[in-house]
Amino acid sequence: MLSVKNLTRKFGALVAVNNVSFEVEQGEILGLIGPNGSGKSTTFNCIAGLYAPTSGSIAFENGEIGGLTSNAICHKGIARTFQIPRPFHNLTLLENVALSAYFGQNATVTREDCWKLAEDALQTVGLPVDPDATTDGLGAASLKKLELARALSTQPRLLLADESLNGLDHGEMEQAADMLLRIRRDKGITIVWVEHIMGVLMRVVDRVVVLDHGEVIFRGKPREAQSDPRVIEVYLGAEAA
Ligand SMILES: Nc1ncnc2c1ncn2[C@@H]1O[C@H](COP(=O)(O)OP(=O)(O)OP(=O)(O)O)[C@@H](O)[C@H]1O
Repeated sequence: MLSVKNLTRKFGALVAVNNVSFEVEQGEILGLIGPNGSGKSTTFNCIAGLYAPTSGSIAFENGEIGGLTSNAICHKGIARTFQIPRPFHNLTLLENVALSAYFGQNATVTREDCWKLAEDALQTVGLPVDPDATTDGLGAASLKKLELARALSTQPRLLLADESLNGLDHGEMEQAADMLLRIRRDKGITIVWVEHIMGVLMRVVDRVVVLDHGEVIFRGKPREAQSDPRVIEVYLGAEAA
């Protein structure tokens, strides 16, 4: 479904992502992991259109998307969440999500469609559909749910979830992981999940790609990653220390 080939992204002299290649299969949940500064966000941002690749290709459903703008990429069926949710606090929850539904897709959607899509997305993530509900007093877990609802309202076929567990307690993390499983099961959405909290991620993902210093050091099953010497050295070892 998504094919990243020899992706390189430089910032001046710094090579943040170096010749990275991996595939995402339709229907899977792929974990993209690695220590701080390993290039996860940069890879993610190249796929989502925030950064243009310096070189290499990114193909989605067989069409090249590398270098397209983020709204063009969203219109093609890829939605993303952001690490730090930034909703419009002067709008209701429903309005926040309806706005994403309106601007986030290529198909001609009526205002009425957008309200329905927003209600459905809020229901999926477990936030109130009540038209008067606001962002006031939403905690970290609910703000992340809102972020997810905004992405889902664009009816993506591929969801890029960026470090969605930061700031959550253990119970909330487990719930968030279960929600991604449910979204895949009920909506058939393929997911790439960039995450630091490895324990929960490993339970949910079908495969992982591990980055270190901008390069892929492992691709495979989570169980195999946990016993791979290089992964243990660069990531699990650091986490266990
Ligand atoms: N806009 C930028 N300008 C300059 N350097 C950048 C920029 N974005 C990232 N980098 C650098 O690129 C490298 C990879 O960063 P990146 O954020 O992709 O890693 P990461 O694995 O997502 O890290 P983290 O887990 O801390 O978010 C780092 O050395 C970082 O400082």
